[in-house]
Amino acid sequence: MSETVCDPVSGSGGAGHPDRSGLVVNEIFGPTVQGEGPSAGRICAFVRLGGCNLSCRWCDTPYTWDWTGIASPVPHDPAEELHLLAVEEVADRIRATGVDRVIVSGGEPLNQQHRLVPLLELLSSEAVTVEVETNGTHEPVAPLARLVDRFVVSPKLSHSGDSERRRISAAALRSFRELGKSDFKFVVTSPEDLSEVDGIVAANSLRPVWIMPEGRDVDTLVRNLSAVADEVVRRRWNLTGRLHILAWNDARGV
Ligand SMILES: Nc1nc2[nH]cc(C(=O)O)c2c(=O)[nH]1
Ligand code: SF4
Ligand SMILES: [Mg+2]
Repeated sequence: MSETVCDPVSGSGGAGHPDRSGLVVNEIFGPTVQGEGPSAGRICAFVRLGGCNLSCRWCDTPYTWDWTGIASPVPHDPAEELHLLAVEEVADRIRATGVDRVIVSGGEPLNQQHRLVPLLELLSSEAVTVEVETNGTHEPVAPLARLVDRFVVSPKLSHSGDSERRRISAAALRSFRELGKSDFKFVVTSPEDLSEVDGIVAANSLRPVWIMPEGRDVDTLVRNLSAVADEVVRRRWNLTGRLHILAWNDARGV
């Protein structure tokens, strides 16, 4: 399985490997509801891809990339977590959920954006709305951008622990902005984080802006939501919770 780990983990966006087939998948699940952001509450299926080019210390899906224990108490095992699946199989499993919206998340799904195009081509003849959750560090290639209905772009703040050079790409953010079908969602823990969001939003002319409290358990989520709500409203931004945490805590596969 050596091929399964090299491309998505390298963080290259798969740019050098446009001919590789299949997707490096962590999990496929649904039906569930989209828990976050502009489509919160909508019935959907999830495809969670493996690998990430960042290493946020509060990451809620470390099992997609953390093989050394950076963001988790125990390292995860890539042999258990990563599965190279043919795009036909992925499409079949999405169809089996019987829903008309698919969320492609990760990890960082654009680490393997060339591999993703054939899946979205397969789904394009069906009435399936495709949303992609991305950290916004890879510029989307044209065929991907064409096939995706909405990008939910989540640039990371300094509290993620990664350097600004790794987590913010002005060129990629410009690409997403210019597509005109991107929402920008920031994970925050305090009102001070909103000042950092102010800077990124202004420097890159981002909108619409969504603020989401960090929290992998109900108490932390509600505490952080209460801490930022007034300041989000004062800025005329959008605010989202995390329905899947409220409904199912931090369970996997929901
Ligand atoms: N229900 C549900 N909604 C989500 N929205 C974004 C998720 C993610 O992990 O990217 C997620 C997730 O894991 N579950
Ligand atoms: S960008 Fe997303 S998947 Fe990657 S480490 Fe950060 S929170 Fe986790
Ligand atoms: Mg999640």
